Amino acid sequence: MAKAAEQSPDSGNVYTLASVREDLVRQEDTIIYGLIERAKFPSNSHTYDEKYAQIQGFCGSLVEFVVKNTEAIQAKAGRYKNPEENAFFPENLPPSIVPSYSFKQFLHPGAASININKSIWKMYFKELLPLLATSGDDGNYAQTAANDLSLLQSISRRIHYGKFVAEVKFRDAPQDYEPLIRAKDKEGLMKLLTFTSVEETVRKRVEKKAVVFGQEVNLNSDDNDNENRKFDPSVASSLYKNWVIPLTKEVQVEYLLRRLD
Ligand SMILES: O=C(O)C(=O)C[C@]1(C(=O)O)C=C[C@@H](O)C=C1
Repeated sequence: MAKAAEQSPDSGNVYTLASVREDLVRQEDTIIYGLIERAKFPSNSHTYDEKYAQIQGFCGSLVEFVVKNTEAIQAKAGRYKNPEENAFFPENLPPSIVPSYSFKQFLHPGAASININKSIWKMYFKELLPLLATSGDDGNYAQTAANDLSLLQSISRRIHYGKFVAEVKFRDAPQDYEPLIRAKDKEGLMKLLTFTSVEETVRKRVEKKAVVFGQEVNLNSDDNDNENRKFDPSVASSLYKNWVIPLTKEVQVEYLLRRLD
């Protein structure tokens, strides 16, 4: 989601640690709104049940059907030309059929081989969804799957944005990173790229945004209605603490390990 000016081919090296962090802050909004949208529906377990779907000519659940087909359309429309985007089912995606924009080549080419969406998919359905969706079934399986995809994509974009964060950090201090990369020292790299106080700030801000964005706005009173929250704000903080931040760091380490290839 880098700004248009940053993406133009002749705009030079404009990613900085401050600018990538600004982008991560903006992505928090997208993720929190995605959580709110998914929480509108109950768990709707049929969406995920392969045996329920029985789609002619397709083997898999309704959510897989929606994700695979939507990704195919979006691939044709050029979505995956942007190095910030990573498909959940990258195998056999059709090529883009639209005029291509020339995205700035900021990342090392090794970045293209990093896609941890399988782990994100597993975390989403096994860990996050049970916390987020209340139990029940309202029949809105297609809408549920569409909201799942949109939220999955925003979480995936945030986590894979670690590639950009890592590239900026490497360019800022190659002398610190290079020996660790050559030694394949994952632990040392993890330590070097970690800023505990920044993580703390991210977690607190996400928690606050989740409370503010998720409240009912009431015109007839100064107090906003905290009884009828749109979702449990602690889900957003758990998501960031347990998965988003650790996986963003994992992407950074994977990226750095390939940086000198
Ligand atoms: O801001 C950074 O430096 C990042 O690498 C991003 C991030 C995060 O995921 O929010 C990850 C690792 C750091 O320890 C701090 C924050």
